[in-house]
Amino acid sequence: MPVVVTGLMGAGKSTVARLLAQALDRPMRDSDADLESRYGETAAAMAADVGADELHAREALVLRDALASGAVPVIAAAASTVDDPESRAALGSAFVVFLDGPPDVLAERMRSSPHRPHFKPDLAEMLTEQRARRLPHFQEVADLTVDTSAHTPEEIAAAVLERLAVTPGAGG
Ligand SMILES: Nc1ncnc2c1ncn2[C@@H]1O[C@H](COP(=O)(O)OP(=O)(O)O)[C@@H](O)[C@H]1O
Ligand SMILES: O=C(O)C1=C[C@@H](OP(=O)(O)O)[C@@H](O)[C@H](O)C1
Ligand SMILES: [Mg+2]
Repeated sequence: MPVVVTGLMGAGKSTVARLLAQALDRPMRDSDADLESRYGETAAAMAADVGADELHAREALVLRDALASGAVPVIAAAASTVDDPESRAALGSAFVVFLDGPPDVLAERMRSSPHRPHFKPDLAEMLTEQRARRLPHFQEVADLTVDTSAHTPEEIAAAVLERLAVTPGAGG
């Protein structure tokens, strides 16, 4: 089954998904790269050009496409996709990893790249609000939750691989 890495912006989804795809020798799909190749601009630019609601609708489409691809990928999903009931239902057929962490740590990591939208100037406050709203959704879809502030990406990938090896149908 597909492996999907979820979490808020800066949680380490792209980093961990890349390590897992390499270790499992599976193709990787990253929401941010898929968005750019399909729509020709970054999530940050889209948030400014077409608004957050349209951006999130596009992110849900990109996730659904990746899940339906025949290649059994490792997917770094967009943070927003857990807000969408259809996406949460579609994640039922995947092994879902939720990377959780303190908003101030994630806010610092968000600065690593300009592709992410800043819905508020205070990123820690933005992520605190998003976490409060989305936590029940992340918990609903997660097969495994890891505190991303307490482990390196390599440690997190190793923990996921260990769980996949004992999860029927996960194909790890
Ligand atoms: N477990 C971790 N510990 C420390 N830094 C991390 C960890 N995971 C990711 N990072 C760093 O945080 C930044 C954001 O990671 P990224 O994978 O792009 O997050 P996301 O895809 O969830 O937005 C990058 O600079 C990355 O190297
Ligand atoms: O939390 C959000 O609402 C968003 C998170 C980001 O996703 P990533 O965390 O995958 O970068 C961004 O690209 C997206 O457009 C909006
Ligand atoms: Mg990413």
